[in-house]
Amino acid sequence: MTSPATPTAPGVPALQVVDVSVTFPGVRALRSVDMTVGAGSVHALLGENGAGKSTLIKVITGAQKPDTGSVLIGGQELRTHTPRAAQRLGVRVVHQERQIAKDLSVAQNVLLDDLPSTAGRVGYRTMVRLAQEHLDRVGVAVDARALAGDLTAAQQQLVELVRAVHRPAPLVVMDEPTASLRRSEVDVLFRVIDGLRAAGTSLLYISHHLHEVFEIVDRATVLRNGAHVADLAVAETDSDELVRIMFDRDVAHTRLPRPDRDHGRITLSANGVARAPGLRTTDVELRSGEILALCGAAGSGTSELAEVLAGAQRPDTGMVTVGRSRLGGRSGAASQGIGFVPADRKAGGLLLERSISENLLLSERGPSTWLFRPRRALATAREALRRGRVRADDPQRPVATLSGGNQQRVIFARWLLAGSDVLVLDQPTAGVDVAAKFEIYEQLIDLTAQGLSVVMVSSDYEEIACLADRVLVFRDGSVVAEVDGAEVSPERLYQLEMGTGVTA
Ligand SMILES: Nc1ncnc2c1ncn2[C@@H]1O[C@H](COP(=O)(O)OP(=O)(O)OP(=O)(O)O)[C@@H](O)[C@H]1O
Repeated sequence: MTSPATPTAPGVPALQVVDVSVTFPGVRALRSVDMTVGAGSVHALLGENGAGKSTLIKVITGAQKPDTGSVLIGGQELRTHTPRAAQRLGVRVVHQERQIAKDLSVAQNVLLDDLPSTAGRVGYRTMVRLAQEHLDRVGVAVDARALAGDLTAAQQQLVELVRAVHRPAPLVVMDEPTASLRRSEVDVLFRVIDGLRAAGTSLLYISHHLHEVFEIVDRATVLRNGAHVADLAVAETDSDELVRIMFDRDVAHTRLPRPDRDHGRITLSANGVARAPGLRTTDVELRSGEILALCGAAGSGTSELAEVLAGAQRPDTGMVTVGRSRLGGRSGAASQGIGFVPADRKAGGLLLERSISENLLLSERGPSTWLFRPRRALATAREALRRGRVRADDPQRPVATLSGGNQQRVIFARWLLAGSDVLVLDQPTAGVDVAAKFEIYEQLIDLTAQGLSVVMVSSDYEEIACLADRVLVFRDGSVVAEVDGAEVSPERLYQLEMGTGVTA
């Protein structure tokens, strides 16, 4: 790729954070944090759930005013703490929630920030040519004339990245950019990031995936309990050391021994279910004590099947059976013993303004009587928080005040409390730190030994290899392969994803 003008003057760091503190009611989220990101460097922000990573990102991108301290972008101080001011200094943000106009072309999306002036001055064909040049320069193989809504989720993210960097920028900030990307899509994203780094742009990103840190990152800053605890060159450390620094203790973070599980009666089955446009006619059977993984790109049918199995969406054809009865709608499914952890916890999982304890007790099977027994409810909530390892001092605070990973743990704790027979999980450990992730795995292994059945959509091959008894690989709305748990490995899943070694 040709290199744009060097975004930062030689020798000047892309970002300096000096003595930044932020306090929320009852929580010191950041304590005198210092951090430097060099020019042309890929930098990771690491730490357990609640360590303060998102808060620091918000300060850097102008979304949160610090109580004390300062932020310098390319040597210039951010004086007004607004996203617009940060953008003027050259901070570009690619948010986790896609900000794509699906009804517009890729070209219009790439040039979205310039549109009023560009549209006034140039015709559509020139705009397409300009956008295609930007896409090609950054190395994103997408046609500028395509409709953005027709792209995959991963391609939409890349288009946003091109929009962010189509003018030279010293710093691009991404919050967990690989969450829910499949491995081949991560490869493309990393190639693009590599090119940006070579052209002098720095990237700062939050990650809970250590193997990715070792692939792409130059330096890492670790936060613990709101404080900066380490700054390391990734080439000079290893995952054991990073994990020890993050959690201040040794933490299991490699594959667990695979237990031999006996699978009992059929607990959940789908016969001939289809739902336009994403899911073609599919049959599935799940047995008690079994963990079934659904593996495939976004839009391949995995999440669509999970929603149908959880009663969150009605199939156009076919039928889902729980035990011996037909599955009811969403609330019916809960009373039939099915717990659902959706991919989008904000849309489908949590009532953000309600308290943590209300969110936990919400799904208790049968009519809720908690209203009339508030003390008992609170004690139950506290116990569920302890078992679900949610870091929350006060269950009566709104769930919105928890960090992202702790919100995910609340949803999980809710279904454990409800005593579900079947759990349908869509990206169950997205945003969850590595220690909590392995605690969740241990809980799932224990519960399946007691007869729980699990259907799990995951884009984390290590997770699938660690847990699944059986894997259904999806492409274009249909199952294209079925793999036995004993034969599951990240490498094999990668081959199947790429379409090499498909056996069914
Ligand atoms: N709006 C808020 N009100 C009150 N407390 C908050 C608010 N936002 C964050 N916090 C608290 O600040 C602390 C840091 O949260 P933050 O979201 O920055 O953590 P994080 O490292 O990004 O975690 P995660 O990995 O789970 O996303 C947590 O204790 C969190 O509960």
